[in-house]
Amino acid sequence: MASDFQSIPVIDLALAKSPATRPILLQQLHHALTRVGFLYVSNHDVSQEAISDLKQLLPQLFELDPRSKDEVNLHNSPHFLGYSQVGSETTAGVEDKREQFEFATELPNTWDADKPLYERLKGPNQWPSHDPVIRSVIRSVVGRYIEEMTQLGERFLQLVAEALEIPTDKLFSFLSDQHRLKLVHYPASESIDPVGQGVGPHKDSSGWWTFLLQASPPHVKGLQALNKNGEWIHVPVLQNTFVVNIGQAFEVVTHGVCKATTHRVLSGPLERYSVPFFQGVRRNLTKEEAWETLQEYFIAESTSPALDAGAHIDSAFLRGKYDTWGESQLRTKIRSHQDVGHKFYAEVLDQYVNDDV
Ligand SMILES: O=C(O)CCC(=O)C(=O)O
Ligand SMILES: [Fe+2]
Repeated sequence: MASDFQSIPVIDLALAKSPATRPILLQQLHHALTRVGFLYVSNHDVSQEAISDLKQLLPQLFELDPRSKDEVNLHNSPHFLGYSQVGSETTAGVEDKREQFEFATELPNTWDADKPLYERLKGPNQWPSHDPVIRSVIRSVVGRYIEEMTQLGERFLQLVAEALEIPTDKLFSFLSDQHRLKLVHYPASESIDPVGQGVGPHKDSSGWWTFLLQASPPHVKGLQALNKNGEWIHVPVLQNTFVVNIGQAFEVVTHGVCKATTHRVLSGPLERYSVPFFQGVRRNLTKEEAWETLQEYFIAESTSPALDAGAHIDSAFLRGKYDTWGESQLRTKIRSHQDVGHKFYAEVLDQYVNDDV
């Protein structure tokens, strides 16, 4: 069997700053995008302050009393923003052992009945705590972090366009106004079996690219990426880096040339914190547009030149019955959180929950 990646490449974004080193970076990035689908970025220019403030906030947030957490429960929000407790999510048919707060770019809810239902995914955050000081700290730390990550995402996308030799404006035309951030806590496993499922094997489906901060010290392990030989490769904590991985929509628009690599998190005897930032995809993006916009750049390299269905790409968006990215996202969210579906999306709940036959 041909050997596949055994470690995750580190891309030093400082190389982009000099015309002498930029081509080296682009070459390394091309390799990481087309052969691995997972990478680290260092010298990313996200401020130390934004990162350390967020890291400091994490334990405080998860130590809030259960009532304060429940007051911002995700089931209050038609935008699927808020707190979800351990056990509220399953991946690959097994319960995940993690709790999380989900936030997004702060935007008003502008949905009304004349607009597509998926426009209701956009809306304001639920900020925890009745204490006005704590609440305002959470809001400013998370808000600033989202802002800085939005900028990193755009800088990175510019480099991706250059590395893949595709027009930057076409790549940027897929972006949403709303990006999502999850603050995740994997509690220490109490079971005798030292290894459990933090989150099961998956490809990221909620965004375009994921920029992940592994917020625990380096001796806390857990994240693993799957190579083509079926080996789980550790993705250790590297200080001052973000882990970057490809989401399913990007695999679609690159015709499978850049693969969304499967990954998972094992829970263990130590608690772990992580913070994935999901760069958002425009909700009204249609399958046709996603498939056709960059076709000319990828068709020669694509593993299957047939245009008929993208059969080689494992994408619920492509395979599903719904034409827009927004609607397939709404379906995914409703299926994972049926209580929210029941409360806010009763008219489509049955259809979305029972449409896989
Ligand atoms: O916690 C991590 O390190 C990764 C989490 C993850 O893969 C996800 O939430 O999509
Ligand atoms: Fe993920």
